[in-house]
Amino acid sequence: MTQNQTPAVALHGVTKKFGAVEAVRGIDLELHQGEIVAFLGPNGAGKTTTIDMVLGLSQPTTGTVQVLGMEPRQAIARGLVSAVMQTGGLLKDLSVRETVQYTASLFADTRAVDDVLANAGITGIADRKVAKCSGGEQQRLRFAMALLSDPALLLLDEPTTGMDVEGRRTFWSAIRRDAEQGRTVLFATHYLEEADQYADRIVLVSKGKIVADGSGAEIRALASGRSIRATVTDVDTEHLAALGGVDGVEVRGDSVLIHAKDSDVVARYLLTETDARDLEITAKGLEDAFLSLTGNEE
Ligand SMILES: Nc1ncnc2c1ncn2[C@@H]1O[C@H](COP(=O)(O)OP(=O)(O)OP(=O)(O)O)[C@@H](O)[C@H]1O
Repeated sequence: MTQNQTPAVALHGVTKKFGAVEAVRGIDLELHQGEIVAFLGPNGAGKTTTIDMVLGLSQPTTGTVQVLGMEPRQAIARGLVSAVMQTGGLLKDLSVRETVQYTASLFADTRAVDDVLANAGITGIADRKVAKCSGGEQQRLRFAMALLSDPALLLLDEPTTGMDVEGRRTFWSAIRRDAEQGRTVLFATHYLEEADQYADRIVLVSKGKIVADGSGAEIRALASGRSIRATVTDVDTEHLAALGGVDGVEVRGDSVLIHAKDSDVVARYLLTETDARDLEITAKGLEDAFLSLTGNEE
C-alpha cells in the first residue's frame, strides 16, 4: 500500500444515465488512502450505481473514475480492490472454512485462511455449513473472503445488514485496524448512526448528487438550531413566533414545541412570562441534517 499521495478513489464530473433515468448527476469525489468513508443516502440516491462504476462493473456516461491512479478494471486485476455486496456468491453446502479455502484457491497469492477467518470474527463457526449460518454470519463470511487479497480499497454495500450489536462491533473494529494500516474503506449505508459512529467522513448523497461531505459533527452543524419543548397551560403562540430566531411553533395538547436558532431567548420568555415547566432543549441531530439536506422532510 504505497503511493500515499494518490487518491484511493477519484471521481471527476461523473454522471450515469439509464435511458431517461439520471442515476448520478455530476459527482466529484476524492478519497484519501486509509480513510473510512460512509456513502450515506436514501433509497435511489445513486450509491450502488456509483460503487458499480468504482468497481468497473459499469462505465460512467460522462466523467472519469480512477482507483489508485488507474482504470478501475486495472486496479481490480492487480488485486487492489475487493467488494462485499449484500447478496449472492455463497455455496450453501460448503462450510465457512471451505468457502474461504475455495475462494483462496482462485487467487495466486492470498493471506492465510485462518487469519482472515480470525479477522472477520468467524473462527468459531469455521466448520459450520453456510446453509446454517445466519444472515449476519454470511455477511462476515463475505467480509473474510474480501480480505483474502489484502486489498488497498474495500467497498462495502450495507455491510452490517443482519448483524447483531456484537457482530457489528467486531466487524467495525476489524475495519478500523485495517484502515490504520492504510486500507481505504467506502461503505454504502442507510444507517445514520453507523455512518456517524464508524466513518471518518460522511459523503451524503441525494438524487445523484453529493449534498454534504464532512465529519458527522460537520454535517450535524449544517442543521443548525434547537428544539424547545415545554408543558404550558396558556401560551401566546403569536408572541412566541415573533421572538427573534423562532422558525416554528406547534401546540400539541398541553405542550408546545418551538424550533429556534436561539433557544436562550425562547427559554427566558417561557420561564419568566408564562407558566411553562418541564422545559427540554435538544440540539438538532444528524437525522435532521439528513432530512433537510436530502430534501426528504415531510
Ligand atoms: N440498471 C438500471 N436501469 C435503470 N435504472 C436504474 C438502474 N440501476 C439503477 N437505476 C436507477 O437509478 C437510481 C439510483 O439507483 P441506485 O441503486 O444507485 O441507488 P442507491 O442509492 O444505491 O439506492 P438503495 O439505497 O435503495 O440501494 C434509481 O432511481 C434506480 O431506480
